Amino acid sequence: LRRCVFQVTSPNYDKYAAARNVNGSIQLCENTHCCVGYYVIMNGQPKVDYLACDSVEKSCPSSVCETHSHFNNRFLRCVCNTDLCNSNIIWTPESEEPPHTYTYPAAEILKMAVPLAVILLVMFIMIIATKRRSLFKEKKQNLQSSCDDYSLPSPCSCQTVKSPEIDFAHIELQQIVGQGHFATVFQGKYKGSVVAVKVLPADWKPKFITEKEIYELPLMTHAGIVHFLGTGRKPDDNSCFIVLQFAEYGSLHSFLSKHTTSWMSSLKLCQSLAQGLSYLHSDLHSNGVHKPPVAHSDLSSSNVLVTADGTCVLCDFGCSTILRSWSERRCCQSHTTNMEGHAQLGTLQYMSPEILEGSVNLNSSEFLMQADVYALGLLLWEIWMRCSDLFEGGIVPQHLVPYELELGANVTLESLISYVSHKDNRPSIPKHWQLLPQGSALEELLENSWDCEPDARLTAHCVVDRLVSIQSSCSL
Ligand SMILES: Nc1ncnc2c1ncn2[C@@H]1O[C@H](COP(=O)(O)OP(=O)(O)OP(=O)(O)O)[C@@H](O)[C@H]1O
Repeated sequence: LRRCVFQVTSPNYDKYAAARNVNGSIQLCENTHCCVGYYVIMNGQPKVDYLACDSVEKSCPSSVCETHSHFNNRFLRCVCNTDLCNSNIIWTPESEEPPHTYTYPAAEILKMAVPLAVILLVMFIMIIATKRRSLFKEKKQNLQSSCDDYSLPSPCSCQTVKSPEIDFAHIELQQIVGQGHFATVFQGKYKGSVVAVKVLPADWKPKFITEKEIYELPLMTHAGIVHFLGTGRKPDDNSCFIVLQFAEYGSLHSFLSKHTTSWMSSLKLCQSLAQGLSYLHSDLHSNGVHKPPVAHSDLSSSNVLVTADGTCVLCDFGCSTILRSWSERRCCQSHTTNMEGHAQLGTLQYMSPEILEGSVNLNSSEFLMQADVYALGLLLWEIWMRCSDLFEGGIVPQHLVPYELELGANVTLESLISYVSHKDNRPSIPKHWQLLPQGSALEELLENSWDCEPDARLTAHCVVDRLVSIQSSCSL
């Protein structure tokens, strides 16, 4: 049965008060596979009006909720056909603006057209001149390596590095080490080394493809990103698998549940985590290859691994998005339209207020990276809440995920929206941290990472810098 987000904010929807099959913020659809979302535009932003199964609409070809405006652009409506897709809309303010239909007399048109034509001509000449200059520079560089290729490199350099196709017969599966919503992860052996093998059932092929695509981007090798060895297909049931570096401590969640840390080891976890995210977000050009920025979009302590040397590595890129860089706007368009991951939402507790409210423009690169930084702030809090040096007498609270203390383990979308978004609450920072030498710097870093205003948040790169300065100014 289709699962749709259920939320009614307007008292005008009396007839939906008796909506069936509602459990918290989820509705199971009986006679439709379509979810619907009604949004109202307030202060230029869409706010949820009504989300539910769409008992009227029987046709919803899109997997994502692309909005169409109604009533002079005051309302938006979207229908879609994937689980929980109706809380995440695709909305472009410009496209919602009513068309302007002014008419000008011919003389007015001429008056405007002449200066415009002059400006365009000057711009055209400048573009040609710049292109010629860069072509000349490129030619000079290329001459050293290849004398007969003078063509400009393609502006679309979302290249991939073809990964080795691994024969399943060459892998020895040992025990299961993790079970996500989609995959089963095994410890295994490949070419004499211990590896992790993530197996996704054939039904989850789109997830597998997204994840493979991210791992296969150029320059994805980094100490903060789990090392990728290749992919393959199991011949018996056609399930897909990804072979990865084995992280000895498993997920950050299970590490923190079992271990407390010292101040220095907590910093090591935090720094490697922030460095991994900063690298993932980076737009890199090196030796003619390009790594575009990538938003993880499902950061949680279950999607961060801890290696034997006590550092974090990012994993699970099944919801990630390759973003357009400013210099290559044309590039990666096909990737950014892959919004299926967002339709499936991330992990509830780590969703930023703007994602919880479904009021983001998913085409904006910044929004997705800012949402990652919000989750990063929560992860830093989670790590420091298990640091014995930050608790008097070394008595550390047991590991809890964000908002577990306040809202319980089985948190609902509704309760999070109210607690995090409407009331602007965050996980509580122990009062006594104020008395510690690094306390106020930690507090400031957390607050600047999980700010309710996405634009006010630090970038992942700034988080790395802040951690470095915290370390240099205070070593317990
Ligand atoms: N490389 C690895 N080394 C050790 N354990 C791993 C590794 N990769 C994954 N795991 C374990 O398997 C769990 C599930 O992995 P992963 O998050 O990739 O699966 P998923 O089905 O995509 O998860 P999700 O439900 O978050 O979408 C992790 O939380 C972790 O405990």
